[in-house]
Amino acid sequence: MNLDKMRQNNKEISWDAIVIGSGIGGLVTATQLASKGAQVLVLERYMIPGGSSGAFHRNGYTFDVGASMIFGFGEKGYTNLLTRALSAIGEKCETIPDPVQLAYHLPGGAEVSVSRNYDQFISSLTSLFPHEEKGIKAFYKVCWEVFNCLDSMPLLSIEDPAYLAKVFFKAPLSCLGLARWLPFNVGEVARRHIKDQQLLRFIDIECFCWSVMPADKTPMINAGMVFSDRHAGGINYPKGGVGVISEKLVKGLEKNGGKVLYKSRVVKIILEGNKAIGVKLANGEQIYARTIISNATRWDTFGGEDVKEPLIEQSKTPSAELKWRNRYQTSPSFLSIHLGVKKDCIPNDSHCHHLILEEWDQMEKEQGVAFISIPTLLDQSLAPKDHHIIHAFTPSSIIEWKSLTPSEYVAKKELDCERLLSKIEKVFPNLKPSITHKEIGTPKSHRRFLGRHKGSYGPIPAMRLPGLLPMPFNSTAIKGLFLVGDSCFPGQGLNAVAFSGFACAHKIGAELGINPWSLPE
Ligand SMILES: NC(=O)c1ccc[n+]([C@@H]2O[C@H](COP(=O)([O-])OP(=O)(O)OC[C@H]3O[C@@H](n4cnc5c(N)ncnc54)[C@H](O)[C@@H]3O)[C@@H](O)[C@H]2O)c1
Ligand SMILES: CC(C)=CCC/C(C)=C/C=C/C(C)=C/C=C/C(C)=C/C=C/C=C(C)/C=C/C=C(C)/C=C/C=C(\C)CCC=C(C)C
Repeated sequence: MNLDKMRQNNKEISWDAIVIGSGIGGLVTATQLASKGAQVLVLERYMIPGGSSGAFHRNGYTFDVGASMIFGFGEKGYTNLLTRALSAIGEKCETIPDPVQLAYHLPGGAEVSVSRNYDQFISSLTSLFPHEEKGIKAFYKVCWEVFNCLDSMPLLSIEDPAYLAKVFFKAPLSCLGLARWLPFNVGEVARRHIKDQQLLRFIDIECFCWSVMPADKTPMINAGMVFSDRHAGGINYPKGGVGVISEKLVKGLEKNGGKVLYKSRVVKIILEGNKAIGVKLANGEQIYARTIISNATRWDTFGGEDVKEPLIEQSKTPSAELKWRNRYQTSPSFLSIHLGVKKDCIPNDSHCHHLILEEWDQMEKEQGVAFISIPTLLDQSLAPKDHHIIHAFTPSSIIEWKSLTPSEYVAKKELDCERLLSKIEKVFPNLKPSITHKEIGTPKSHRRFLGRHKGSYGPIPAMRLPGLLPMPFNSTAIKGLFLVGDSCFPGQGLNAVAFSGFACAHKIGAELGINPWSLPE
């Protein structure tokens, strides 16, 4: 039955899909479905779209909420998922290529810059570890093998048997290649090729800076993607700030008949038996749809870790979710500072992204690693004339911010911010006197503004798991209810949640019978 016929038969249901949350995962699902003719409503609790990839404006500055190092804007292949998501709804982001993904400032004064140019990166790393030249090349070669598999096939839902059959027919070796690496983590692959303990520590921090886990807990498929795409499609910053991506997705959604309602917090997913049929908003309104998609985290959707009021009633929690909670835990959140600074404190030839680690044993500790992003080095339009933006953040757990009186909370914010600023001054001396604007966000701010349980960056393994194998896809044990975003395969990252959006929309499209027969070019 086509969608129009289904709609005529059921007058009460005006939407084919309701998406809870307008993060990149939610918006990619929404736009993909809308581009295939589905009627889609997105309900966002906040005033602006984008979630962790949103932006906010203050005193002439445009600050990125979270995401700032953007993968997925390449021109070629199939892994350029942000380019593809926008183009499906007739939109495009103008982007600025970043010549260096990241400058590492490591213990003992070691400095490594990850150039967009692969050979340049390999030669700078081998100059530090000349005795490991062979191992370095062999390890990153495996990463390319994984990436080349991903980049040679249309990326849709592996839950759909029809897609699996078609993609296997189109790219059998790539499918087998991916199937081979699915159960592996980076650590075991790195140790096959590299013996030097310092270099293995470097591979740990290479993983930690995007997965917040050391190599032994970071899935190999994701590493293949990150460690190669930074040299293939490259890191590209969207002109006007990261918030532009979600603004354009919303524009394209609306052009395709979809709608976003802001300040619309969903408090319950309405079930009929074991089927999701609608949602209830904080203002009491109920809206019904054929499919419900939650872009809220798994904990906010299904509960666990003492979430008081998850979207699904506790008594209806599927047993698969209980198993998931034993395997995965919340990653820390962040302490983040958004600064406006006078231009002179940042040399013009500085790199945009930096990571500072002072002692190796600090890597996984509270506020152990400092991340710095200076997007105005790429796009000056984000700050007033003669000024830069600095967004600095460091992992921090909400538990550190609990049970404080209001004045203790304010004092801790200032103290921890000072400590972070002093770390940054090791790379950019005289920063403090150059500050013209300062905002401090804590794990509590992330929880409040992003609606994320504990303000977390997403799920991380609670134990050593076999790569991506145990990570759930988009379907849930509740009929008509799907999840999208970083609580789903393949986890954190804008490109990763964009993949989860493509997969989710494809799986739903297969059930609604609206997917085109042939795979995308
Ligand atoms: N690259 C970086 O520097 C960086 C930094 C931080 C985050 N990130 C990435 O951002 C990605 C997050 O994307 P995502 O799509 O999973 O989700 P998200 O958390 O960005 O978005 C979820 C959205 O759902 C909304 N929401 C939550 N509960 C709701 C409810 N009950 N009712 C209505 N709306 C609700 C939130 O307000 C938010 O807008 C992650 O992959 C993360 O890795 C990247
Ligand atoms: C048939 C047969 C035989 C078989 C089958 C198999 C298959 C087909 C399979 C498949 C698979 C797949 C498709 C997969 C996919 C995957 C993907 C897409 C992945 C992706 C990923 C991505 C990622 C991970 C990304 C990430 C990134 C990030 C997170 C970033 C971050 C950053 C940060 C935080 C920043 C830092 C900063 C400074 C320093 C400032």
